[in-house]
This record gives sequence, structure tokens and C-alpha cells, in this order.
Amino acid sequence: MITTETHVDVAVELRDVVREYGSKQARVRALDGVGIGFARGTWTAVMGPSGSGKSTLLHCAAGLERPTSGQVLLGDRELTAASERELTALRRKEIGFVFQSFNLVGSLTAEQNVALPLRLAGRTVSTKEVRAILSEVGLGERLRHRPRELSGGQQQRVAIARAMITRPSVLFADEPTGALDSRSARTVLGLLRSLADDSGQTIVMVTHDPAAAARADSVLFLSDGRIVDHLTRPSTRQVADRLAVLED
Ligand SMILES: Nc1ncnc2c1ncn2[C@@H]1O[C@H](COP(=O)(O)OP(=O)(O)OP(=O)(O)O)[C@@H](O)[C@H]1O
Repeated sequence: MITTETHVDVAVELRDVVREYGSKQARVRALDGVGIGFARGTWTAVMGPSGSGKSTLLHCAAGLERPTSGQVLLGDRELTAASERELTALRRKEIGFVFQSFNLVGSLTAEQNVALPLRLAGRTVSTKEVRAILSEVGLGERLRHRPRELSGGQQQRVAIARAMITRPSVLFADEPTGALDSRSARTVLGLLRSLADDSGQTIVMVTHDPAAAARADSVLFLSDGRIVDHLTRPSTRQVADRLAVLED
């Protein structure tokens, strides 16, 4: 995660992004001039007190929400200049999103859930490819299981496989371990680590958990809608200490 170095290959970049909610009297500035570039192949954690703008940053970067002003660039394409139609196509092809609550379709098997983004994009579904990615996340033996037949950690791994099936340029994760016990959380974090290390996947993850953040390459801290600090390869203790000061 680098802001100014021009030789770094940046997967997604926010330039002076402001996001406000509400009308005049009740206006909230959730992001207050955020400028940041996420280098390709790196995993960045986003932390900060409740209400500091973490989810808003993630949603703006992923093209799920439009900023009030400023620019968002995915590679060399400007999301903020794209039409709704172009944005939908870009989201389907270039962006993977993982949520705290998994958001799998309950009536579909693991295999069918993973194939869904390809079907939605009107692309041919290769059973081999779907099975390969489920094996990659350690669920090669669970292809026909429905979400209710899987543990939380397994469901999240299906959700990651589903997000990865289109080989997105960026994988966004909003508290991906927030609903998991610590053992499942470790498995999911190990999976994200190997996606960054072995597949060069760019990952941007919001988390409240210092131990989860410490698995990333760098940690970005938000406070009142602004980036106030970032740490490279910090320990859990360093992340927790930095956060404690911001939460005071
Ligand atoms: N749809 C919305 N309408 C009005 N205000 C909103 C909306 N979404 C977010 N906000 C406000 O914007 C600010 C930032 O919210 P955001 O959800 O990005 O924070 P966060 O850091 O992700 O918080 P948390 O850790 O509690 O999930 C908060 O003050 C929040 O109340």
C-alpha cells in the first residue's frame, strides 16, 4: 500500500475521495479527502474506531458506492466516471467481495454458489474450474453441500472461492473473520495469505481484529474519515496499541 511512489503498480487508487451521507442539517462526512493507492499483489488491512469510515472506504473502492467527490481508479479505469452499466460489468469481472455474513445462496450447493458469478456474467461455467477453486480453498470434498450443511469457516471459504472464480483484480473483504471462531478465522486468514503470496492477489480487508490485521502486509488506520497512519508488517501488539490510541 503506497501513496506517492510512481513506479509501483497500483491495482486500485482513491484520489481525494469525499463521501457524505444525509441532507444539509444531518450531513455526515464518512470519508473526508482520502487519497491512497493499493499496490498490486499486496494485502492491506483497514482499521479504525467504529464509524471512522472503513466500510465506506471499501464500498467506494469496490464501486459499490459512488463518492460525493474525488476519483476512484481500478487499474487505469476510472470507476467514478463509469456509467451504472459499465460499473456493473466491471464489478462482475474485476472485483471480488467477501462479507462478514458470507451471503451465500442457501438453496444452492457450494459448487453452484461458486459458479454463480460466471452465470451472472453470462460466461461459460467450467465444472473443472469450479472444482479446482473449491479444492484450492480446501473444500474439494464438499462440492454438493448446501450452506447450512457447512461450518461458518467452510461457508466463508466457499464465499472466497466464489469471489475468486472470476479472477478479480482486487478482492475486497469486509470483516471476513468477524463471524468466525478463532480456529476458523485462522484458516480463512491463512487462505487469504496464500492468495496474496502464491497468486499475487491484491486484497483490501476491513477488520476490527488486530491479529487478523497483522496477517496483512500493511495496516491502514482511519479516524473520522481520514487516513491517520499506516504500519508495514506490524505485530498484533503494534496494531492493538495504535488502535487503542485512536479509540481513546
Ligand atoms: N447509509 C448511510 N446513511 C447515513 N450515514 C451513514 C451511512 N453509512 C454510513 N454512515 C455514517 O458514515 C460514518 C462512517 O460509517 P462506516 O460504516 O463507513 O464506518 P465503519 O468504520 O465501517 O464503522 P463500523 O466499524 O462500526 O462498522 C458513520 O458515521 C456512519 O453512521
